[in-house]
Amino acid sequence: MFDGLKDKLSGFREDVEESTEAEEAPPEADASTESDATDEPNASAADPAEGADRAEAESDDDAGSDDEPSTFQRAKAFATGRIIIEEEDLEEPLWNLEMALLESDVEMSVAEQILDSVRESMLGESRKQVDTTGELVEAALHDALVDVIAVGQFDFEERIAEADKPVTIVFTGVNGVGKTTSIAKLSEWLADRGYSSVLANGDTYRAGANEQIREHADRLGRDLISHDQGGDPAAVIYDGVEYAEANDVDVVLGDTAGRLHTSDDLMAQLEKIDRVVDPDMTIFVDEAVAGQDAVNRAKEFNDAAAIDGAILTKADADSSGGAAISVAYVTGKPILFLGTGQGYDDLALFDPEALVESLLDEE
Ligand SMILES: Nc1nc2c(ncn2[C@@H]2O[C@H](COP(=O)(O)OP(=O)(O)OP(=O)(O)O)[C@@H](O)[C@H]2O)c(=O)[nH]1
Repeated sequence: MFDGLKDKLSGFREDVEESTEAEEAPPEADASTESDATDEPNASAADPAEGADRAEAESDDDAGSDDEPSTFQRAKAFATGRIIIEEEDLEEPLWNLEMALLESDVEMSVAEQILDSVRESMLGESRKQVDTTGELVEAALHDALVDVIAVGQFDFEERIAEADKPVTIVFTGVNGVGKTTSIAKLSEWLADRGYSSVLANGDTYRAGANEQIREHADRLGRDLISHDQGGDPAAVIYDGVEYAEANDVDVVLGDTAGRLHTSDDLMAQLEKIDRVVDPDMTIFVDEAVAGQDAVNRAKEFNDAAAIDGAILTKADADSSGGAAISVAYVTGKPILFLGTGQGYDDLALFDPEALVESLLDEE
């Protein structure tokens, strides 16, 4: 999952390391000093006291030699924890990072935000003492990514636990992105946590929609509320809520027809569902593999129908990760789950911190 993006982030770390190491190696150094500077550029930083001792020793040993001041100054800089990263060291790596993010389908404003915050934390006044340049880069990237990915994040399970029952959740998005499958998966996810659910098929538009969702309901042993094709979707979901109230069911999962935000009729249907049922949550479903298209649709659906969160399906088949990075920042609404396969258990609660850690993991 997201392997392409992972490689590109790792490329940024290497770029910065390369450009700072090149700068740190003193051009006039003799062979042994050169090897200190290039093979173990940060050995002194890992242990400032040792760095200072070495500096003093070198200063005594080499008294009078030409390279003495630069070796001493560098060791002293390490000893005081100063990280020698200048604006020019970052220029090219940041440019490469921007290109890499855009190639990975990260939305432009999101890429810019990530760049700004990486630049700010790496060139800021109060530079922290860190062991290596790689760690400085990793910390900067970590914070920049979490900041954009975790926008609006809330604890979905807690929301379900605390809400009055039944909790009504309506799913929306374009055709064929995995809405119905995600509903079935979420029903299973809820069952694993002790919550009962009923499915309501508000997709009265598409021929075959009832059969498709019934297959899932039968396989999972869930009840399904459906009307004939052409019926009123709001009425189906309303019936789902009544059924849940009468039968002590915790959650109503309402499917809707796949639609484009530009389809006035279908968008009017969503508004009617909102009016008639007043759902607790509207979840936008799209494919991670759709990249920028998914990000744009998330924004357009949110503008048109105020979503509460998103599920990104087919993350298992997505190498770029751009949609996963961008959706929350662009909509202000969190990604709640990732679909990670075709099985009913292939639904993972979205955890920004864990995602960023896996993206930056060197393994
Ligand atoms: N690999 C993978 N496939 C998925 C995932 N989620 C859904 N799919 C597959 O995507 C296809 C479409 O899923 P559906 O649930 O039928 O899509 P839908 O959005 O309900 O489609 P409509 O009802 O036509 O709007 C199916 O073959 C699913 O098995 C996922 O997370 N990973």
